[in-house]
Amino acid sequence: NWTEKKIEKELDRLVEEGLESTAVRPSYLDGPSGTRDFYPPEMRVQNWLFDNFRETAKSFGFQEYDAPVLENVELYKRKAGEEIVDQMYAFTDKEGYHVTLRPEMTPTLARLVLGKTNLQTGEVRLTLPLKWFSIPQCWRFETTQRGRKREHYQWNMDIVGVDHVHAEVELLAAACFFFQRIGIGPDVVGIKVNSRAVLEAVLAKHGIEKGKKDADGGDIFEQVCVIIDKLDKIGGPAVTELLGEIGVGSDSAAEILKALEAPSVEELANQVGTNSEAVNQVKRLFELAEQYGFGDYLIFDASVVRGLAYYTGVVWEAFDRRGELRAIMGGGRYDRLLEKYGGEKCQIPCVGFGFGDCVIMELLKECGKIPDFASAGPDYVVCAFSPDLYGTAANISWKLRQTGATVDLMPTPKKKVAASFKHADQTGARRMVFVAPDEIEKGVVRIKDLRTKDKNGESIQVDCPLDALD
Ligand SMILES: OCc1cccc(Br)n1
Repeated sequence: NWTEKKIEKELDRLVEEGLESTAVRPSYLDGPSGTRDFYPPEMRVQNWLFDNFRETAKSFGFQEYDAPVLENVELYKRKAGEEIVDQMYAFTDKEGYHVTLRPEMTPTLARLVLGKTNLQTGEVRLTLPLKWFSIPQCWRFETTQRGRKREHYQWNMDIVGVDHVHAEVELLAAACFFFQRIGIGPDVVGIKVNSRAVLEAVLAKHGIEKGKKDADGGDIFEQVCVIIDKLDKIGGPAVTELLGEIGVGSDSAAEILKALEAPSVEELANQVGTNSEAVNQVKRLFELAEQYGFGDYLIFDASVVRGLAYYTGVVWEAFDRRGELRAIMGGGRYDRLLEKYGGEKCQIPCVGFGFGDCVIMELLKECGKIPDFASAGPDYVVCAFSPDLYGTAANISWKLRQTGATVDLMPTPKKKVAASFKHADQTGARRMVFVAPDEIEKGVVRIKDLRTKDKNGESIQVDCPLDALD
């Protein structure tokens, strides 16, 4: 039952690596569909990306947290028709618990905060505001024919306990600081910013009040946002049809779609006839971004609502200005999530974003901005001349490592010096340490510098006393 795609992939592999045919290659030697392996060269790039995530987070005073990849399905039960909920990698474990690989991190963050909160009083036993970050692997069960990935790593940054727009500004600043760090300027990426709170005023005009529920208890406003978020992908007529299915008439749908085209927050406000606090917050956000120094990255876009049900206020998404890629990052304010989980005393304001590791890598590849990480070789390769000297060579390696040096102790003694040079070359080492009988007799080891030559073009070497090594 080989699909054309699998045949192509196999032929490519046979060409690329001259491997034996799949007939002798068990399928389990390929990782599960939609997952990635990180061999050392790819891992060096991934670590570079994550180091930039971490350095940015630290520059902004954020602290790292983590939690299990496995969560209760209940944590994601939301009746808003979100794709991320429909595609959960869920299963029933051997004790009958309904669990899932986490599809996102925000509910886990909420769970951790509520784990330190008295639900009766709403008292949080953590010092607010929290500025927390994490880089979790998140999962979705995509149907294979879509050929999309089933896992990605998503840098999450969240501020808990700040109800004014400074939190949004701080998070946007961090995202732009990251872009700048990796050489991606506002000419390459932009961040579209909008506010669901302003959109809420539009919807209220058409009878879709905040908190209004459908027959199944689903929040209609949330469902409208999830549908509108599909606009770029499915177009106006399809959005109108989906809105009709949840009871939004075509006239209202037309008005809503028109509001999404508003060129500015003022124009949007005029359409809804309000100069609400929500509009002022968006204006303040743009003013502060200019003063902060990252305003060039931002653009107001009334059509941005994001596809997660729980956003309640300002929302944003980063995009490549050439318009070729999917959203790079997305975020927003979610002031009602902790109350949804913890009860009415837990009205704790939150803002955050998620930044996946895949689209940014596609963009960096396109821009030629992925650094070339040849493996940095060890400081020393230590080579025993014969098996009986292997223990001595190991002890020398131990002492060198205690000085902070990186040491590759050759696993097999080499009588032929050329073989040890070959190994040293392969590792990219700077120096060779020969542990040979004559030198050991004299209480020294010969250290050869592999990188510099003397005026006659010969390698420089010294005989180092064994007791000088530690
Ligand atoms: O962006 C939604 C999502 C969630 C989990 C895994 C992957 Br890949 N993508």
